[in-house]
Amino acid sequence: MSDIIQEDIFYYCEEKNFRGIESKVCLSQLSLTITETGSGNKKRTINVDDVIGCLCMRNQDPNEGQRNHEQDTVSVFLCIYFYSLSKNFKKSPYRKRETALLRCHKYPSFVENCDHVAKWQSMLYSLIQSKELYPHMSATTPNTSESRRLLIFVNPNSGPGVALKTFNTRIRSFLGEANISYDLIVTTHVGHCQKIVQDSTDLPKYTGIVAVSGDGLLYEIFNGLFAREDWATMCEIPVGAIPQGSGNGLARSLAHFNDEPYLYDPLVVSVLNVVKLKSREMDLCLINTTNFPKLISFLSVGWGLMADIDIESERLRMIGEARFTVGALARVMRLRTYKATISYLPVDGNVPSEQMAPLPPLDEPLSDQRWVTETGEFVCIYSSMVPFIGTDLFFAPKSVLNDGIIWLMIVKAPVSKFQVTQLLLSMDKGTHVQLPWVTFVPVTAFRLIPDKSVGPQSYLVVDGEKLDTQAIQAQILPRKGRIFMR
Ligand SMILES: Nc1ncnc2c1ncn2[C@@H]1O[C@H](COP(=O)(O)OP(=O)(O)OP(=O)(O)O)[C@@H](O)[C@H]1O
Repeated sequence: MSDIIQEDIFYYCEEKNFRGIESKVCLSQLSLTITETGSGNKKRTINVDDVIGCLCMRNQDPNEGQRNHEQDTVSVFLCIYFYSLSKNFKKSPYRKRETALLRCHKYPSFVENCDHVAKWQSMLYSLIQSKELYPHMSATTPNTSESRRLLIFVNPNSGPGVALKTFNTRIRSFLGEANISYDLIVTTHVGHCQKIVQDSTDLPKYTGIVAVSGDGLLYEIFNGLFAREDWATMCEIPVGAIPQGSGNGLARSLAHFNDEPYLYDPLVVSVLNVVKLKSREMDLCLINTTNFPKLISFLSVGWGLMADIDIESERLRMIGEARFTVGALARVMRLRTYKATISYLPVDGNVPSEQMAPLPPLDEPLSDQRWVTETGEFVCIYSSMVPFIGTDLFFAPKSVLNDGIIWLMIVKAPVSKFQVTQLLLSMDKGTHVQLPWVTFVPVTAFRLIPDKSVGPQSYLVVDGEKLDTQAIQAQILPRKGRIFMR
């Protein structure tokens, strides 16, 4: 058991019993334990990691719940909000919202009790929320709850189109319970978020930027940051992913790293990642294409089969992530192959910890002898830096957030429709990497040059965003981004 930081007598209130049961409350780095002092000695333990916030309050209605007692005007309540891991009847875990209400009646006056509970509150906050001052924030930024402010973008058209409603009905209350202030921007058009992130002079004052959307708005945030003159410091601003789109690969991957029950309620586990205000470094990728000299990718680059499925199924956005399944069926029936040259720099035990030298321009040859090159007909070329590229697409099982690796999959023709179906079906378990007709390699950079014969019916996809087919190269930027993850 970790050392006790603070302990006191409170009255633990259940249901409408606002007098509560006398209990000893102990706070340590890891847990808050509430033990009844009476004969029962009943004990409740709350993991500090599950707590998102707490409020000081007084009983609004002195008649309510106290009919048999003298009116209590001096007690102050500490209400703790937490999301514990529970099991449902099928025994799969899920996060459940709970509250613990503690009445303080230590002192004879309301003001003294208020001060006392406020001390508990600030002690709890110092444990449950990160106090980090990120490098993008000036050293003089006061680190108080008022100074911790998020910039939140909501794409009302993400996925099934309920992101704004979800923000108002669910996410707002999380932020209130966690005592986090924010500025909200509802995006109105493509590029809206990117432009604000790119141009805002206020950005350094925010603790983080959050997207309530699919991966598309996250792409705009990372590219908006990258386009800023002060990117070298602003790349340190943590970004938060609250999934509402039809493609939510990053949010799904973050839950995977923490072994969180994402599928039961993606929103809860993702909001928890944000409201704790803890962040981690993540790899990004620098992309050059013929038409776009510099882009940032945080998720994936694809060409061929899977990119086509992604783009061709976009009109089915209203059905959420099921669009990928429908799109896959259609594309496998009309399987295409594409001529190209793919080159890659395999990881040979030397994963770069710092930024590697820039790649030569796309029209210059790759002189380094370590590059591997293949030319021919391909069904699919796809890469990612995170394990999940969609809720059920466990693309790179070994991927870690900041391993300095791009995981590259190459599927060369010929392969049968049956084999392609097997590839797509095995991706929900990540077993596609073992299929003999699939090349799956950890790399630090790659270059793809589509043959001139490839027509406009094929797409290049960067983080789910469509580009016309063109030459592209990518190189890892190890630990160049930051993401909210507890
Ligand atoms: N108000 C808006 N109307 C239409 N498009 C918007 C709006 N706001 C943002 N966008 C664009 O919508 C695109 C998709 O956004 P998002 O990722 O949130 O949803 P999605 O349903 O998951 O889509 P995708 O699967 O394409 O990523 C983004 O590229 C973004 O630029």
